[in-house]
Amino acid sequence: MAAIKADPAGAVIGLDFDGTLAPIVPDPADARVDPHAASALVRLGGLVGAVVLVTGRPAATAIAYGAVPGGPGLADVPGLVVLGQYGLERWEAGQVTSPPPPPGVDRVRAELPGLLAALGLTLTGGEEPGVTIEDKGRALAVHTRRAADPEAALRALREPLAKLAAESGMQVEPGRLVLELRPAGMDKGHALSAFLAERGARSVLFAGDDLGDLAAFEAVRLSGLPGVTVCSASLEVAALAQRADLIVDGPAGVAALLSALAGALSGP
Ligand SMILES: O=P(O)(O)OC[C@H]1O[C@H](O[C@H]2O[C@H](CO)[C@@H](O)[C@H](O)[C@H]2O)[C@H](O)[C@@H](O)[C@@H]1O
Repeated sequence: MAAIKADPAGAVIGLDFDGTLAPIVPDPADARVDPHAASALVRLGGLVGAVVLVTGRPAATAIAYGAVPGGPGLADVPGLVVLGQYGLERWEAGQVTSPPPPPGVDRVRAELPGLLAALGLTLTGGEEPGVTIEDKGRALAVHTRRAADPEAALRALREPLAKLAAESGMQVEPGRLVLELRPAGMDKGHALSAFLAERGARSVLFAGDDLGDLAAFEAVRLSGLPGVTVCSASLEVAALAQRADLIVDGPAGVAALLSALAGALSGP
């Protein structure tokens, strides 16, 4: 933090979206950025070298869910870059660049409903309990948060989804009551490392809440830069807190930290 404050122009501020900038909610389509976090990032964007979101969401979805009615949203953060789908996509200045979907994604899309039915898991899109499929174009996530027994549903899914992923040339990404089948070969660590090199970063902060963020924490360490890893704490994930330099209380705590940093960098 001292390095960031001493040389803000050399600092990269990296952030995850769900559970870090946006509170966790039952339906992934309802997730929205914490307005205080968005305001703080709008201030920070003009003070540091770069603000970058590194997220499992499609980059355009993070921007859409980063909108704040009547206030500044993530799209208003000066110079913001969003590395979506674990770094496969990039949003910058309103433009998204992304590679074509991997060949295996069509097979996963076709087979998932039958696989869930064979396991006795009901799909839900509304108030009824059940599991949901989130189709992200180049990846599909199976969410169990709204199942009658979320942990049991997750356990039942692990092996069959690992088999389908292997047969489809995809990999399983575990997260908070979710298993995602996504293309292999990219993770948040690679994405953040490449961004730090691209920007010639001289210090780095990365905040996250979930297992997928561990790779970004590792990238902070491996960069050799003065860096700080921040855990947006929850009762659902313990592994991140064990490896973090700072632990804050969920997205509200992240927003408070970003706001304090923006205040410190703005001067008196
Ligand atoms: O890398 P992230 O930005 O943290 O995205 C990781 C996954 O987050 C989303 O799922 C999580 O948030 C949902 C909304 O709060 C919640 O309902 C779900 O239980 C969480 O796992 C998102 O839906 C996934 O696509 C992201 O990969």
